[in-house]
Amino acid sequence: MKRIGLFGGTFDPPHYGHLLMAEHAYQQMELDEVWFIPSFKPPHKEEANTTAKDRVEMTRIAIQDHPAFSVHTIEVDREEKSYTVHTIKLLQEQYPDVQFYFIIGGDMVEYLPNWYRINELMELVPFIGVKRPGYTLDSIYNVEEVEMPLIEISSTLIRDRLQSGESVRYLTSPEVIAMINKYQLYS
Ligand SMILES: Nc1ncnc2c1ncn2[C@@H]1O[C@H](COP(=O)(O)OP(=O)(O)OP(=O)(O)O)[C@@H](O)[C@H]1O
Ligand SMILES: O=C(O)c1ccc[n+]([C@@H]2O[C@H](COP(=O)([O-])O)[C@@H](O)[C@H]2O)c1
Repeated sequence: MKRIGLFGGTFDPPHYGHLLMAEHAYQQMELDEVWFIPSFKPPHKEEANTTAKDRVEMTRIAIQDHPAFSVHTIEVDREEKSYTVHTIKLLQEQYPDVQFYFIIGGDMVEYLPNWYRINELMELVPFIGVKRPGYTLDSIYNVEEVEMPLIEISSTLIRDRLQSGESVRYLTSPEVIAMINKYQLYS
């Protein structure tokens, strides 16, 4: 049975923290593939700063050199608030022969009690958690830990730096930075 890691996010923009997470989960969980799933509207935070189309494109660009990574537009195509329980159900219907895992960072592990239909979701799919500075992976829920060097990069940091005219070099890939600059996405 194929083992596929699902990595949902706002990706506004994608950054090296995301890529490191995906790579460490891919290696340590012996996944066959990782699917990046940009949300249409994130369930628990303000609307994104860029369009879903731009976030999909930035995510594609960010992962383009990895043979086992791809972008899945299932949430963007639905054009509604992106609840993970709906996404998982749809994917499990479409791909009955795949074992899915859902990859999240420490902030999302702490937030799990607030997720929509969380008990049902926990029965549907195993969760993989990655440490994030300032957050713990301790949870009342069963979350399998993947080791990764702590990385204090966030999309917020990148947006803030761009808005104040500071460099974002080495926080995300040169290709993503080129797209941000070309379309002036955050200024
Ligand atoms: N540096 C990081 N270390 C560990 N996990 C991370 C890191 N950055 C993002 N994640 C995780 O990646 C997933 C998608 O995150 P998201 O796209 O919201 O990025 P973000 O950097 O948290 O964005 P923002 O700053 O806009 O809130 C979430 O599960 C989040 O916990
Ligand atoms: O389904 C929920 O209630 C839920 C609540 C918070 C986050 N999520 C998912 O967790 C992933 C990371 O969220 P975010 O907002 O940090 O990009 C993304 O795929 C979200 O759809 C899902």
